[in-house]
This record gives sequence, C-alpha cells and structure tokens, in this order.
Amino acid sequence: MGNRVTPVYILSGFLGSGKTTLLQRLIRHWMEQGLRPAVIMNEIGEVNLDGLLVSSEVPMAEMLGGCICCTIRGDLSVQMAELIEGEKPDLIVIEATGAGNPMEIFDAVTEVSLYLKLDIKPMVTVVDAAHLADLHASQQGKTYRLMVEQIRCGSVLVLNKIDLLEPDRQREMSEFLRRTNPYARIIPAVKCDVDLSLLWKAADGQNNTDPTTQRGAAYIQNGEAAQKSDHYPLHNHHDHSRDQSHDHNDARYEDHRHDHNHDNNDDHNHDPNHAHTHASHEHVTVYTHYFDGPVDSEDFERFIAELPREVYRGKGVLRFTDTASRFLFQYAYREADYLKVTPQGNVPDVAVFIGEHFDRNVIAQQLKELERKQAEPE
Ligand SMILES: Nc1nc2c(ncn2[C@@H]2O[C@H](COP(=O)(O)OP(=O)(O)OP(=O)(O)O)[C@@H](O)[C@H]2O)c(=O)[nH]1
Repeated sequence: MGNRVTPVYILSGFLGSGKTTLLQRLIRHWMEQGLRPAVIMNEIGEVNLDGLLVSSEVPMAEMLGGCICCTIRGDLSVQMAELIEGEKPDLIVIEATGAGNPMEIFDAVTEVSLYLKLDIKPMVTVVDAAHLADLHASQQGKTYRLMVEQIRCGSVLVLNKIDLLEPDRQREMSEFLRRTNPYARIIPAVKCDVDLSLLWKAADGQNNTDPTTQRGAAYIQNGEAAQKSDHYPLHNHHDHSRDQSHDHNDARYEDHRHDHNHDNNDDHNHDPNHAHTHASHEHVTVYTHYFDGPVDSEDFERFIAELPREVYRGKGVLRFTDTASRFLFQYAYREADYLKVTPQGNVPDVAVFIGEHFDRNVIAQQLKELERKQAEPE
C-alpha cells in the first residue's frame, strides 16, 4: 500500500441539495491544480446517474443499492483499497447518499482508516435552503431531523439554493444554521458557487487530523458523539450484506430499510445510540423504473409536476418521442431540470424516485400509462 496518505473529502447533504453540483466544481478545481481526484459515489438506487455528470477521466467507484452508513458499509474498505491501489489518486472524494446518516458515514470512513492510510477531512454539508425553510416551518418529521443531523455534523455548511428564498428567509436560515451548529462555517451559495480554495482551509483551522474532533463540533460539544466499538476486516462480506439487505422479489422495487440482523456486525444491535441514529432513513422509499420506450415530453413534464409531495427526489435518463436527443432529468424539491446528454456506454432509459413512504405502484402505473400511450397511437 506504500506510505502515501490519501486525503478523503466527504460531501454530505440531503437528497437533491446540490452535492453533485459541488462535486463537479471540486473536481474541476482539483484538476486545474494538476491533482488527480478519484470519486466514490453512493446511491440508494440501483443506478448511478450522477456519474454521467462527472468526467470519464476521473476514476470512480460506484456503491449502489444501499447506503455506506449501513447496508453496504462493508464495501467501503474494499472500494477504497481498490481505488488507491489501482488508480493512485491524489485524493478521494465521497459523495454520500442524501438519505445517509452523516455520523455513520463518518464512522464508516474512520473505520477504513484503520486499514488504509487516510487523512479524513472535515465534512462539508450542502443544505437545500428552500427545502429546509419549508420543513423548518413545522420542525418535525424524519426528513427534517435528518437534515438537522447533517447540519450538526458539517464543519462547513454550504447554504445552497438561496436563489429560491427571499432575503429575510435566507437570513433566517443562516441564523438557524448558526444556532444548530455554532462551530461550522456557513457559506450561502447558488449552485454551490463558493470559493473552493477556502472550503477546507476554514475547517482545517478548527479541526486537527484526529477523526474524533472532525465529526462536527456541534456533536462533540453536546456530548452526543456515537460510541463505536465495531470493526470490519478489509475484505468483509462484500456481496453478502448487499443481498440480504434488500427485498429483491422484484428487481425494480427496492425499499431502503434497515435490518441489522443481516450484518455480521452484531455490535450494532447492542448499541443504544445506534437505535436512534439509524431510525433516520428507515422511511426512505425508492422506486426505479426502466422505460420500455420513449414517452411524450409534455406528458412527462406534467407527470413530474404532479408528483406527490412525498417524492422529493427524482432523476433519470430518458428518450422523448418528440426530441432527437436523450435527456438527463433532475427533480429536487419540486424543481425540475432537463439536460441533453449522450451517455457513454450502455445506460438504459431509467428513472429513480426517492421519497418518504410514497406509493410506488401509483408512480409505476402512471409511467406505464405514458409508455402505453406512445406504443398505441390513436
Ligand atoms: N434553483 C437552484 N437549483 C439548484 C441549485 N444547486 C443545484 N440545483 C439543482 O438541484 C438539483 C439537484 O442537484 P444535485 O447537485 O444533483 O443534488 P445532489 O445533492 O447531488 O442530489 P442526490 O445525489 O440525489 O442527493 C439539480 O437539478 C441542480 O441543477 C441552486 O443553487 N439553485
């Protein structure tokens, strides 16, 4: 493995907050400095569409169909070892799933640093200002609690999407971040357009290389740092954990649930702290739809506009009957975005929807109806 220490940057933040947008900027920034970054992308869904947004020159490991913080935690050390040995990157950046518990992700990476020489950098959390402002009004729900946890774990908080908020609401959210995590640096932004050279400089000033102090100062101060005693060997139950953690009766339907009995890491079950930290994304539902053919673009846009509130993230690559190009669509907190793409390799026409207890059958039926309409013209 050599003596090289690989810096590891972790991007946290709720689904659709702007992590990939920040990742793209960071990669450009590092490459301009002559560095060779590598990326680990973690997605709850079975397909990695964010990967399409990252240059094919950048080595990437995909951890799909689960969360680093739980179901595919054991894969992380394997993926990191392979990247470091195979690609010899100057740094690794991990984009965590937006549904992941940031503390658990930090712990998972910290565990890997027992086997590999890593310099774990303080966590950057991207906050969707508009989504937060909305949930802040009621101050309840699992999504809100997870967002708060992500805010508390970040050493740098990028308050993103401020273009969607009035100035006084922006101020209110900044103040809320300050109260929630008085130790973090808060950077308001649109499309994560921040001074990247300052991101970790500011955080490094607060934290040293001891992983315990990097967990987000708010946690340490409040004495809530999770107590961990669990360890993973390097080549740990790679496929085993993944297979048992999902309901694979129908490959197109997945539920992101926690079932700790599937892990051979039984310590989890005896850790009282674990129960509360892990409850955070039991509620997340994922539906993946593989399209049989192109659909009408207006029908699709209408379908997206009418998505139930419980669906807070959608993304996909698809073909429309009335356009020549393929499109990458993004839906995040009631805003949709379409980008022309020419995917490299074999990317199916697919859409992934992530949300809280929504009815997957309804979404499936609506999409099938769009396909059927095209297959049987009047
Ligand atoms: N209005 C607005 N939209 C933004 C901003 N930043 C990002 N977006 C859009 O929000 C959507 C989600 O952005 P991503 O960067 O993919 O978010 P993410 O956190 O990587 O999403 P997941 O990987 O699904 O968790 C995209 O359509 C972006 O174009 C912003 O500052 N303002």
